[in-house]
Amino acid sequence: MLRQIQISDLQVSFNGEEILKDLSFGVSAGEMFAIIGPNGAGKSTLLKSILGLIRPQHGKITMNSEGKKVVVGYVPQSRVIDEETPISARDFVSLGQISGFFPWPSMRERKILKEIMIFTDTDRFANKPVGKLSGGERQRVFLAQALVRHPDLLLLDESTANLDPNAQAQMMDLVKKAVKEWGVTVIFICHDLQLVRKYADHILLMSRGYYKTGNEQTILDDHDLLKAVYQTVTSGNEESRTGGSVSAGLSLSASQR
Ligand SMILES: Nc1ncnc2c1ncn2[C@@H]1O[C@H](COP(=O)(O)OP(=O)(O)OP(=O)(O)O)[C@@H](O)[C@H]1O
Repeated sequence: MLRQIQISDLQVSFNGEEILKDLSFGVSAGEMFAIIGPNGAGKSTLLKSILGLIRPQHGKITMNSEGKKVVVGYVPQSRVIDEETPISARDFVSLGQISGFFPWPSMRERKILKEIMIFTDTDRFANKPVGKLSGGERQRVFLAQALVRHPDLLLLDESTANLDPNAQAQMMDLVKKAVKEWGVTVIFICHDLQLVRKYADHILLMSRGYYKTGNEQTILDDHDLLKAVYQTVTSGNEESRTGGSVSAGLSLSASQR
């Protein structure tokens, strides 16, 4: 069982450009932890580092799981599915299982698959080709695929983007249900601050070289902070991109917590 995730002094650069710099924070088991920040802040880079898809130049990502293997589910930011993809929603979800198609899923795996599809309300269109599903239905299928291995940790990269408000809430309610029923720990990237307010237990605000962890009150209610972080980046202020001071009279130091 996953107890805690600790990120310490993480540093990631691409072609000499520093994307993550001295980033440290912790996530407790069974919480919904949101990552917010402007485009290009390094949010996806952080998730990919946690997943092991990117190797940081420096720093450590530690998962305290009492020596047990940590199963991770991941829903990436974008996933292009051709409309003609000849695979049913059910088979697509089953690809998330250890055996996938080959060898043929065991009775136990089929039972779990059915349970997950009912849980995510994807069983209604289980036989439909995945390419023919609506955006909201597809997102549910992606989530079901990530959940079908009963992950200890679920990483969601803007999985509510492009959904209507009702579908967004349904998706997040589902994630919350997984947290409550199975104790999954969730780290989710989200640009919709209303959703973050409603669902996040803790929040990491990040903007090239500046990081702050907190909660609804200390991050979302701090309008000057949000204004400074978002406006400075959109106006292309180079100083803020290297972790210096930002506009609106705020001085943001690296790794401020
Ligand atoms: N593999 C890579 N090679 C080179 N640069 C990369 C690579 N991956 C990401 N970057 C760069 O790192 C920066 C951060 O990208 P990332 O996708 O992590 O940002 P983000 O905060 O998730 O942005 P968004 O909100 O737009 O999705 C960007 O400038 C991006 O171009």
